[in-house]
Amino acid sequence: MNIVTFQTDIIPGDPEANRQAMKKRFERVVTPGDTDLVVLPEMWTTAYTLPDLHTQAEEMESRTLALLKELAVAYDVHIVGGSIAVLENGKVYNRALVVNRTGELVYHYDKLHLVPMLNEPDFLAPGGQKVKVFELDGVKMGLIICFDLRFPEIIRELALQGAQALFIPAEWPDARAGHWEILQQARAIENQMYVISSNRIGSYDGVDFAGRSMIIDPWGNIMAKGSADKEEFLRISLDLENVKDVRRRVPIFDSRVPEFY
Ligand SMILES: O=C(O)CCC(=O)C(=O)O
Repeated sequence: MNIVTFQTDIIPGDPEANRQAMKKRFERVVTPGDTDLVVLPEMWTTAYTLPDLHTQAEEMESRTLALLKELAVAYDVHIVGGSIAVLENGKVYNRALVVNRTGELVYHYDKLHLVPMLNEPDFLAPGGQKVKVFELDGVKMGLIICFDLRFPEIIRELALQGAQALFIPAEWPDARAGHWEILQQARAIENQMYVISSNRIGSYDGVDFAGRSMIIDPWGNIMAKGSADKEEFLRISLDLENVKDVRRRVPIFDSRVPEFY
């Protein structure tokens, strides 16, 4: 499975400009037939314009969802479409969208853990559904958003449901870049799965973002890593046999004793 993960800057509060920029990235980077799945960052249509999100957020049947479906079909790729601000019943959610190569929305996920350090709980509503894996090309996969990475229990639950790869759209700040890298490697090692992240670069409202998007294999090796401050993309071919192999070599899932935890 050939994966491309985008590391991008985001134009604050201008969804249309960000959609156009994303279209151009697809034109430059993705060729039908050479890529199976593309990953985008967190809140990539607006950035963290929290106080203005109630006006910038889109309804679920949005122009952004329409664009993701159009790109998926045009480029014959699955898209883990990062997250966008979605307005539903008067509340704004930080919602991730997954569209398959036939242009069908196969999964959405509302960020569960809202970030106190960024006052997210004052502006966003948390997700209220149990996390689930989704399936693309017969492979079970999981998705979390940024701060969720600090909660190993959500990722373990996805692993127990059979996830072999975990996607992490993010806007992780540079001030905690060390945590970003180590936690991703830890989650890959402890759950013996691929971890693929898409983090933004640039700055907004006094916060510098870390970049350093990553692709980590189920052994914890870093297969690809973005720079701290440049727009770029990482391209890697995932070998899902590797997940089985690591789980055979170190069979942690058979050694768990959850009745004592
Ligand atoms: O946990 C962190 O340090 C950063 C989290 C974050 O920035 C986010 O979830 O958007």
